[in-house]
Amino acid sequence: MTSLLNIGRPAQFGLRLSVEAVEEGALLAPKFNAEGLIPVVTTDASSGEVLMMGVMNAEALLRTIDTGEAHYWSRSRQCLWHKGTTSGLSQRVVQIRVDDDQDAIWLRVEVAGGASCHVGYRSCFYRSIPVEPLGETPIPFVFEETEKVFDPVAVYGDAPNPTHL
Ligand SMILES: N=c1c2ncn([C@@H]3O[C@H](COP(=O)(O)OP(=O)(O)OP(=O)(O)O)[C@@H](O)[C@H]3O)c2ncn1[C@@H]1O[C@H](COP(=O)(O)O)[C@@H](O)[C@H]1O
Ligand SMILES: [Mg+2]
Ligand SMILES: [Zn+2]
Repeated sequence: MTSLLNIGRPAQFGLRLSVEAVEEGALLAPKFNAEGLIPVVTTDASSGEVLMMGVMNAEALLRTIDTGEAHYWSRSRQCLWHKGTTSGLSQRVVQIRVDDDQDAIWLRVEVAGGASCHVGYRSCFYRSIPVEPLGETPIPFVFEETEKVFDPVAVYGDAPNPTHL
């Protein structure tokens, strides 16, 4: 019996018929969540650095495969997002991997312009949280990237960020 997971799937995706087929089989059969989204971790193909964490819907995944350029679904803007449309900081896909149960995507990319983050840094993960005994005050970050690669105001204008917190 075809499970609900397989209804309305694009022709390019295999059916999710058994755990064995999904985990050991030869066909891409991605699992999207109830909102139709799959998480995507994007790394720099040469350094391995984690650049960002986004989500794709089926269309974004198919467009990424088809064009070799990263496409995401923007939850904040509720639209298909071809990374780099405004900034030119597009991501050329070197490799796309999927995890065992096919509910997470790993994109290995080369970033045009050397930066991927709209705040101006190479990676969205430009701060770290020190692992140490807790005090009673808010935990201060360590900035792992100290200099921005580009000026976000010059690239995106005065209101580069989503307006919500
Ligand atoms: N450019 C980026 C950008 N680059 C990297 N990221 C990362 O991508 C993640 C996903 O972005 P989303 O907008 O989809 O936000 P979300 O986290 O899914 O959803 P929220 O729950 O945060 O609303 C963010 O959490 C950031 O870590 C970016 N997030 C947003 N942008 C915006 O995208 C727009 C277009 O930018 P370019 O694609 O570079 O032209 C501009 O308005 C930018 O401000
Ligand atoms: Mg976010
Ligand atoms: Zn960022």
